[in-house]
Amino acid sequence: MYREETIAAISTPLGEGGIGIIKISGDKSLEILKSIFVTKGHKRKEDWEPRKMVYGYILHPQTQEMIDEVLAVYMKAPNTYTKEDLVEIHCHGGMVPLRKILALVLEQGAAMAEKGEFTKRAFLNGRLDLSQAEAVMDLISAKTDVSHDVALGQFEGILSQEVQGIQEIIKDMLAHIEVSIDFSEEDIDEVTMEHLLEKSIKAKESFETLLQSAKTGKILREGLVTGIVGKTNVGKSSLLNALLRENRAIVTDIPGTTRDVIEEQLNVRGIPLKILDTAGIRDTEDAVEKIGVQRSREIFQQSDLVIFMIDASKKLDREDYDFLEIIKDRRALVIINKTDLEEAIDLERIKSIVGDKKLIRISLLKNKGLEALEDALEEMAYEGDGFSKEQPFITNARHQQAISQGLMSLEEGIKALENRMPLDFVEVDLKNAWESLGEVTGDTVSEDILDHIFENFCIGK
Ligand SMILES: Nc1nc2c(c(=O)[nH]1)N(C=O)[C@@H](CNc1ccc(C(=O)N[C@@H](CCC(=O)O)C(=O)O)cc1)CN2
Ligand SMILES: Nc1nc2c(ncn2[C@@H]2O[C@H](COP(=O)(O)OP(=O)(O)OP(=O)(O)O)[C@@H](O)[C@H]2O)c(=O)[nH]1
Ligand SMILES: [Mg+2]
Repeated sequence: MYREETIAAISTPLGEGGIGIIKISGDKSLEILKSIFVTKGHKRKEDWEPRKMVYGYILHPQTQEMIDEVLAVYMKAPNTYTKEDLVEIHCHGGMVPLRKILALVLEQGAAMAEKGEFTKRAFLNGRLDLSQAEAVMDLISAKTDVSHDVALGQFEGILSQEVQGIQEIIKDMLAHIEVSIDFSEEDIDEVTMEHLLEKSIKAKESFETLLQSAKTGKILREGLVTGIVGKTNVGKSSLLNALLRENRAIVTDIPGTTRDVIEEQLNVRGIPLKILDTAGIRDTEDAVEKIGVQRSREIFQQSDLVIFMIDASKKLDREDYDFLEIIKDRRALVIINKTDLEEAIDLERIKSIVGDKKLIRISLLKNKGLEALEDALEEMAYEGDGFSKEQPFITNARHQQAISQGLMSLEEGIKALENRMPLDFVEVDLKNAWESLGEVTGDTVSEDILDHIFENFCIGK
């Protein structure tokens, strides 16, 4: 699980940038730096004061070829990101200098770092717990302010604290059980029983509140996949453009303009949306359009949120009503566009199917109703729960799985208690619940899972 080698990687994106950073972590970091670095006067440097940037050049140790002008810094264990000796070389940010310097560092005995290996070491050396380490990646991939806030909260340990809070309650129950098992062979007394039941209810409530946050949490981390679907020419691409505030998709008055799916990232009041504009649904003989329509139907099925758009000036057909029937039980909005034209839809009938709440009337031509639409999108994302920075959120499936498993074990324990089963049974369930929670913080997680988590990190993190 923990290799002893000194590791190295390029920590900045590969491309052209102002500067680029090569990171080295492990016992040999400083030795490697010394072997390839010279000062302004082309002198080798032996005395490295920790955390002080030094100006100089990287030279090839054999050929003395100059590779780049750099700033280098040495940080001394354990006060570093990985808690190991650590070196950073800040060079010019191009592919060539970065790759050349990394190659030199590897030649001098470092091993290529695996994805996330620096952060994995920070975790294994106890600087971060697992959910905090995972949040590091979420900080990098956050697409909106709100997603970033959630990642930051997790990074600061809000989720870990909540999980540890539940673990504390369970530990307290386990302590009570230990005592009862030790001191009496008979039935457990009523006071202990009461106490255990009371505690277990408290734990269960905490579990449930936490699990409720998972839906919103997933959206905040991954974005809400939002498909705009409807008949041709209703204004779907116009809506995409209006939300993006740019002319991304082609808009014409010819039905069948959009033929493929157009995907864009969007930030609506801090909520990340992955928005998909689709080909209008109609019967068509055109082979290309046919495939597009098929895709639209798939997107209708698969989106987290469906925006079903209709044209106020056209009567709805059978299929539109079929869509409305499906939508009424889903996370969806029905947008009535072109309200500037004379209305031909049967508004009352539409209302009777989907209700008032999901209906929004807009006119993209007249720029009317977009505000209400954004309100509705926000409402849909949070499902009325709102969002606060201080609140713990479950943002990934692994945590959700572990915490649900924990709740299931707790419920087994409660059942056993209520049925006056021997306390050993209850004890086993509670221990299981405690262990499941430990998977979130990393106390009880397996090596495979660890490897899997860090594989999803970037190189150099
Ligand atoms: N140049 C550079 N910038 C960077 C990073 C980096 O690794 N290098 N970071 C990489 O993610 C982030 C900063 N994260 C860091 C986290 C911990 C330590 C660190 O040295 N921690 C020590 C000492 C803390 C202290 O001085 O109090 C420790 O925790 O013991 C450094 C950077 C963002 N900016
Ligand atoms: N009167 C009126 N016309 C609109 C409105 N919104 C869009 N349109 C027009 O409707 C036509 C079709 O708009 P698009 O956005 O291309 O419609 P679409 O649903 O993407 O069409 P397809 O890609 O063919 O399925 C264009 O001529 C738009 O200018 C509106 O609110 N009122
Ligand atoms: Mg279109």
